[in-house]
Amino acid sequence: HPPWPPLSRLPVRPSVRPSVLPPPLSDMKEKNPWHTPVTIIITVIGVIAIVALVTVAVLQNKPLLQKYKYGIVLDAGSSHTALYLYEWPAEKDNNTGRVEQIHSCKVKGKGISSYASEPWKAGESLTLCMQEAERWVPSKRHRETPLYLGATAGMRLLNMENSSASDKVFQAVEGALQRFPFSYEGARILSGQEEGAFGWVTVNYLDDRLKQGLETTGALDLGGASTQISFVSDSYDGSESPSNSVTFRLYGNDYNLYTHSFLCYGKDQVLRMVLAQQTQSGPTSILDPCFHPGYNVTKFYSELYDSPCVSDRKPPGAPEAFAHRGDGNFQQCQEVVRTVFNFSSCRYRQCSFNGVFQPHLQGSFGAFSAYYFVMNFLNLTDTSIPLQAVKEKLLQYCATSWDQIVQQHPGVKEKYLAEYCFSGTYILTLLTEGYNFTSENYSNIKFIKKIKGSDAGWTLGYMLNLTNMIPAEAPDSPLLPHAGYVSVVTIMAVVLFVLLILSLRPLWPRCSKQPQIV
Ligand SMILES: O=P(O)(O)OP(=O)(O)OP(=O)(O)OC[C@H]1O[C@@H](n2cnc3c(O)ncnc32)[C@H](O)[C@@H]1O
Ligand SMILES: [Ca+2]
Repeated sequence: HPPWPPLSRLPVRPSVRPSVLPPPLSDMKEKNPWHTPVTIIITVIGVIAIVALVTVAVLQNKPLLQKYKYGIVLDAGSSHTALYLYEWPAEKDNNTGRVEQIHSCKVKGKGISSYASEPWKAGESLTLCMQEAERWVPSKRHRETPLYLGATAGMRLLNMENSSASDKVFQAVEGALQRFPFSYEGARILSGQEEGAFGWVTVNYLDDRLKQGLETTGALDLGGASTQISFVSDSYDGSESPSNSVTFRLYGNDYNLYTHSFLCYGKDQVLRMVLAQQTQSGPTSILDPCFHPGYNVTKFYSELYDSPCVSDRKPPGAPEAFAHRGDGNFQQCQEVVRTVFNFSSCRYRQCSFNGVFQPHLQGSFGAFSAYYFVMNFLNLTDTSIPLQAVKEKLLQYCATSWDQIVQQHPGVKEKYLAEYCFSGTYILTLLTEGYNFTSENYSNIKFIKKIKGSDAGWTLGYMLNLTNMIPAEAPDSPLLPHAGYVSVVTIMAVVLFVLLILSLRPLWPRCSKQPQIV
């Protein structure tokens, strides 16, 4: 660039003719005051300083090349096991980095608690999903990737029934998992409180409610063998029924969570209780209002009563089997389902059922797992429809003949298909009569499967907790984003340079023949 003329030479109004014309160009060249050694040196040093300052400032604070970390959680549920693989930016573990589920794998076969009599099969069942995880995680990262297995209600029940069998299942599972190159961090049974609380953490973490200190969402989880309800209520400080209280300090906010897990109130165990209710006298055939007309399947007493949730109710002298026949009557089904809840006593201000304390329902709720599978199948995930319409839909669905149901849903597993009338009725009864949702607050429930690509469930919350990924205090965040920082540094450097040049004005060589502006 040609050197700038001194500021005073700039014509203010170019339309006005100067009374004294500037000297010829050749003269100007000779006398250009910028061409003195001092100003040239200052200019060069200044330019180098600016370039150096901006370069160092920008490079030093450039976000480093993004690397990722991984974590694996196996959810050993009562009905099946699923593997979840999570990924997050390595540099940002515990502040701005978001943990995302990048893969999940459903283990073939039943839950690990079903392998009580052949424990080695429980370990073997996990192999395929673990090999998938091995392919998903870059091999460089295998050794540092934590691997957790958490078992829920199925193993809780097996442990109650036969603790040595549950120990053997864990040994088999541990042996199988340790053969993989990950950092194995243990397999254990989660308590009901942990299961409920981590489900709540997952939902609120994924919704970004914790970091922003927003009002939280409650969590409703319906499994095969247990069900959890967790929410924050202003009317609950943990003093009443402290066993339902879990406290957290997350991102600088304190949470006092109410949580309860009802063992045996997952949908498979409730079905057993409902069937036990109908086979009290040991009949050879029952007409079940929760199953479709025309449904007729032989069931064995020994299998039905093979669970601590019903084992003490097995009718003495019952035959080997009974014909389980459907009658398709929603109202009668709801009556039988009601018998599994005990509303007779409550030693607290208020209870849900079975004498369990529950504070006032507050805020919105995310309902996942079987809540979602069932309500999605029944086209009932829209909770803005009135409760009465939900009942009518179930009434009509339950009354549909089994033949027709099978015909209308050719791709659906028959075991699932047979149970949607019962499950829908149970969900509605649990929500409205068990937890006391009303037609006013039913619409606060959202039936969800995933939030921003990650499954709703306890696994993510469990991993975030064990890896200390949610800090108790709010992280210090940089005042400016990177782009803003670069702009500020550049502008300030230019301003400083201009000021420096101006401050050196006394050193500027004088120019005697400055044009006069009239
Ligand atoms: O939490 P726990 O009680 O240990 O059980 P789980 O983890 O195995 O339970 P899930 O949420 O995986 O499933 C809950 C129930 O939903 C059933 N289920 C899973 N997928 C389903 C689908 O697509 N339709 C209907 N039912 C389904 C499953 O068999 C269980 O009875
Ligand atoms: Ca579960």
